[in-house]
Amino acid sequence: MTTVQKIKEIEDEMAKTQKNKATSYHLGQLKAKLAKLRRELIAPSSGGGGGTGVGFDVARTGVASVGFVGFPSVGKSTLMSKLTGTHSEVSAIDFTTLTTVPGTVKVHGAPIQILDLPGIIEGAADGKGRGRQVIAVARTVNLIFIVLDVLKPLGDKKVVLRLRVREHTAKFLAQIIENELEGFGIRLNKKPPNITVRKKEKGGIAITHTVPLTNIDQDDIKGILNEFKLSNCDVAIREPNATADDLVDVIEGNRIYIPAIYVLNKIDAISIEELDLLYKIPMSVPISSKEWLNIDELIEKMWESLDLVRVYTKPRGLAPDYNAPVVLRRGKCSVEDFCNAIHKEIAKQMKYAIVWGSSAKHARGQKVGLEHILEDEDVVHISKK
Ligand SMILES: Nc1nc2c(ncn2[C@@H]2O[C@H](COP(=O)(O)OP(=O)(O)OP(=O)(O)O)[C@@H](O)[C@H]2O)c(=O)[nH]1
Ligand SMILES: [K+]
Ligand SMILES: [Mg+2]
Repeated sequence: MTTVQKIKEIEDEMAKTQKNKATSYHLGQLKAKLAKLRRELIAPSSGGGGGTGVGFDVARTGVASVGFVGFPSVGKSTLMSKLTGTHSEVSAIDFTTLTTVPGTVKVHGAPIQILDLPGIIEGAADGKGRGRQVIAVARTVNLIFIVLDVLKPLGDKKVVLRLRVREHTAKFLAQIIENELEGFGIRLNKKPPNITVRKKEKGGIAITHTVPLTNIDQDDIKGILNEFKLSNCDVAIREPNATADDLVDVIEGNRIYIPAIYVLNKIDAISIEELDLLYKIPMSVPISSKEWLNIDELIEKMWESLDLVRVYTKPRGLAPDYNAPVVLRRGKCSVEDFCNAIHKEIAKQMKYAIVWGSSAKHARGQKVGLEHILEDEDVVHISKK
């Protein structure tokens, strides 16, 4: 039996099994088994489709990257070409784009790399088409655009029905793509669960929790631990509404947490009433890449989601240069990171820095060292030794 077949078998068994006190332990074991099989599928050594993104990797430029993921012909390349000015083949024929096509767009002075990717279909994570190479690239970006075609498929002819169909279809299609990414260890718009599992030499299993366990019970947990052969460990759950999947994610470890925006494309071809309903889908931005509608909102949402930190340099006796920010990533935005982004020698030459802006304690500027954490739109002066 292939790994994909084994996965299918376990999924079927889980679907058939009613969750109750008697089955909890077994369901936990199945969840863990499933995660292990999926890990095999992602492993570069496994055949068929290939999981490494070989041939799909491109040189990375800019401070952050956005990957376009979606079914074929939803308009990914149309959007990418217009946004970046880089040519990526567009046509009404599915699977026009065959590999990663990179481009760059400057947003608020920050160069952002855009990766146009081939279309994926259901079963992509299991090796259908080039799905696994595409998703392997998606694992490396800072933001995913899940691009959807709001025209597909056309619903009922009756208007009221069609309105709902569009909204539900969009959600349904988004879910298929999301499942494919999840199958590859990508978690969208989610933080790593606040759960720790600490292995010990002996002493058995100890489970503690600072929040009520609503979606998982002791038997689920024990079933999962058993399948992972963790017979001596401390499990501490601090995540409200933690699930069995959360625990599996923590034990498996190689999960990647990436923000995502649902880009609902081709709104040029729908009515205002339909558009109003589409706006209800969380984390979504309706656009038309062909007619260039609502692209400003998309770029603003993209900027917010990337959560970048712009820092302006102030040379002695001169005004700060607001046109050329040094752009840093959240979590890597200390004064030292700022120095290194300019030149690797600067941190060594620095005596102190003066910072103005929201990270500074007072308006007249604060004297700080290399470890100081900067905020978006801070102004920094580096004083050399
Ligand atoms: N009406 C309308 N058509 C669009 C829009 N954007 C793209 N299209 C059309 O949709 C078709 C597919 O566009 P592509 O940009 O090639 O789509 P893709 O997602 O890159 O397709 P693959 O690379 O094959 O996955 C083309 O005929 C485009 O002209 C839009 O905003 N509105
Ligand atoms: K196409
Ligand atoms: Mg394309």
